[in-house]
Amino acid sequence: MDNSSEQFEAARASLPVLQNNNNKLTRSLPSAQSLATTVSPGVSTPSSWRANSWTKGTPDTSPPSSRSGSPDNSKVKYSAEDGAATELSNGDAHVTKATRSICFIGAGFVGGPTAAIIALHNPDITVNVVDLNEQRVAAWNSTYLPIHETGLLKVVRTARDGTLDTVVSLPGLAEPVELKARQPNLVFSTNVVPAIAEADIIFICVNTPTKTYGVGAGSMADISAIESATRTVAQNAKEGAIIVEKSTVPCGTARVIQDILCYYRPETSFEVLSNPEFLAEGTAVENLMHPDRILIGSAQTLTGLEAAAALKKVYGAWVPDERIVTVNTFSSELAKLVANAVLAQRISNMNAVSAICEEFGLGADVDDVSLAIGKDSRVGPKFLQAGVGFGGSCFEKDILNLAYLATELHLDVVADYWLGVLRMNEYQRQRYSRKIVRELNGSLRGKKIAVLGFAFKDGTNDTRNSIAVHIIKDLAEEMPLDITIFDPGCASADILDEIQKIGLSQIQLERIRICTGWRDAVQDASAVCVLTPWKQFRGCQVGRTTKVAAKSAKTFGLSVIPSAGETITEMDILALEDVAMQQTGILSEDPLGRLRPLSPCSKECGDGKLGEDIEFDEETVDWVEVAGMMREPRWVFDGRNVVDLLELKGLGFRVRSIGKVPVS
Ligand SMILES: NC(=O)c1ccc[n+]([C@@H]2O[C@H](COP(=O)([O-])OP(=O)(O)OC[C@H]3O[C@@H](n4cnc5c(N)ncnc54)[C@H](O)[C@@H]3O)[C@@H](O)[C@H]2O)c1
Ligand SMILES: O=c1ccn([C@@H]2O[C@H](COP(=O)(O)OP(=O)(O)O[C@H]3O[C@H](CO)[C@@H](O)[C@H](O)[C@H]3O)[C@@H](O)[C@H]2O)c(=O)[nH]1
Repeated sequence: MDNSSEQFEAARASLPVLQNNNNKLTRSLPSAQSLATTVSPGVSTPSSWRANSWTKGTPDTSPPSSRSGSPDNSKVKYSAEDGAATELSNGDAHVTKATRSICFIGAGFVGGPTAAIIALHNPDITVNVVDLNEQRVAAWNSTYLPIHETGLLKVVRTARDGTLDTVVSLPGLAEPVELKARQPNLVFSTNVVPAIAEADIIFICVNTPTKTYGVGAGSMADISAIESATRTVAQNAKEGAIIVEKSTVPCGTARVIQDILCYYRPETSFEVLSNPEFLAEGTAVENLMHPDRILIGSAQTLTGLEAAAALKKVYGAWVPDERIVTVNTFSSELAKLVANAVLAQRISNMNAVSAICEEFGLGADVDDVSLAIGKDSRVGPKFLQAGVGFGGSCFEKDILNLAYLATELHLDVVADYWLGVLRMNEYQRQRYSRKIVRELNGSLRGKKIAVLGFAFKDGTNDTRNSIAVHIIKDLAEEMPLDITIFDPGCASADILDEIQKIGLSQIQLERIRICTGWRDAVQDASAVCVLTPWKQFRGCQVGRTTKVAAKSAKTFGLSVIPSAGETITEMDILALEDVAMQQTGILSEDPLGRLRPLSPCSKECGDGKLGEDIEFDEETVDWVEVAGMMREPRWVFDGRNVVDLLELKGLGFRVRSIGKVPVS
């Protein structure tokens, strides 16, 4: 056994032996209104576990697909309909499988939260999340997760650390409710090989950035991490393991994965599914808990459909059947790219309209236009918010990916159509930067510019591909005295990393300063640029809420409490927690006292940016105070239309918003 296998076995040994008793709760519960809560954590009852298995009752006869270059392509053909491999021969395997173990390769923004939610709802399945990045894994194992998502720490603590036996006594209950201890079933590690080897289902969740070199630089997706992960899968996965593309990939990547699998394991059968992720950062837990849809693409063969059914069962633990959509593999891959392109297009539509509103000068307001058209049920209100442009790690990359596909297919008009969405985005950003320079009399020399908001959206600490970084570059080229940046959610080190990538000169870099509070940022500034729609910037006093409690109420809601005798699920427990909080009026992350105490964070938490506390700064910007701190004539360039125009006008600011009549 090599070193990593030993570490893996040690981590696995710390997990409990699973038993097959259903985690059932027999009790009667009164209505939410009649409850008041007292809870007794730590009361010992025997731990129990549910078994959840799926059966492949039909012969598993599908040989690996292959194409030229693969060692054995004699037994395989491709279906004209979906391009997936179908079997021709070798129909002797008859396998009965139970999903006991899932492996996620890539503990990033998608892999970590998705694995945690799957583990939460499938306590009988061990979910191993592996990554090559030791620091990131250490952070996932600490009290300070590497990404900030509302509600995520609690989900991770529940699945990763397990819970205590708890007896909940509620006035009105015929008898106390026993919540049996939950055993840990979520493991983060760097032990890639053993986790793959034991998995029944393997999710590939690695990064797929736009290529920055060679053929297709600046437009094609770089799938080298997918290839690398697939090679490790091919060499180590057990026979019959289902491989799931969770990353966003170019259409046709399932075939690349099949080829690699077939090259390394020509005699072994693997199904490759497409299961793209639609979560948005900042709302990941909410999106994963209540997805609009789960999309599963598979080969339209018996074994392909069986694999899709197995994956569907995993999601079925909490997602209603009608929300799980099954299609063929390549429709699924393409749908992910198109989903992002269409969302981004809606934003570009309104950004284009905002330019008309600003130049028109008669008072047409882009927000009014959005409101009016969004009321049409055929259009809907979402993703019509004009602003300084969309950022983030997905929209631009995925539109480039889609356009590249069209170009490769010699569909230049189609490629150009989608690239127009990106051109509009860039135009909007440049329009904003130029407006700042123009309004400040054509020069920023000797002036301090304050940037409020660096993250590409509010509610996240992700600094990748933020619009702010491009605007900071535009402004830095004007050689201002100082550019100060404040973001209530992003770590200073992450902001600095991004700024260092944009090719500024040393002298330009020296004039940029990252501040830890808004006061420091705006002191003596000639202009304030609002680039992220954080609620803290809105200009009205947003009450300071307990983050945990706000999350519980919003994220999980008060779902139906199960009837006596039904199996209690994590969703039911979340509903119970809401009841407890509503009845006691005490907002808590752990109102039933189930969670195990957190271990003090040691240096294993990571000594760099991943381990630092990334809780958001909740302090609201006080525009009255800002007015007293800025230099006349107090410019505010609101790139997200978040400030209260009339309030700021009353305070003597000159405000420029997106798609609105200028104020003063
Ligand atoms: N971020 C989002 O909101 C989002 C939403 C939907 C889909 N996606 C897609 O999901 C994919 C992952 O995105 P992300 O934001 O989670 O990326 P990320 O960069 O946060 O995480 C990817 C992780 O994969 C790890 N990794 C790379 N190669 C590996 C290997 N061979 N073995 C083990 N680990 C490896 C990296 O170390 C990294 O931690 C991308 O294709 C992205 O387009 C992202
Ligand atoms: O009306 C709007 C809505 C969003 N944005 C901007 O658009 C960008 C992207 O926002 P959002 O889509 O909310 O966040 P992402 O995390 O990038 O999520 C997108 O990209 C993910 C990765 O593929 C997908 O999974 C999600 O479904 C998709 O919404 C941000 O800069 C927002 O400020 C606007 O300007 N106007």
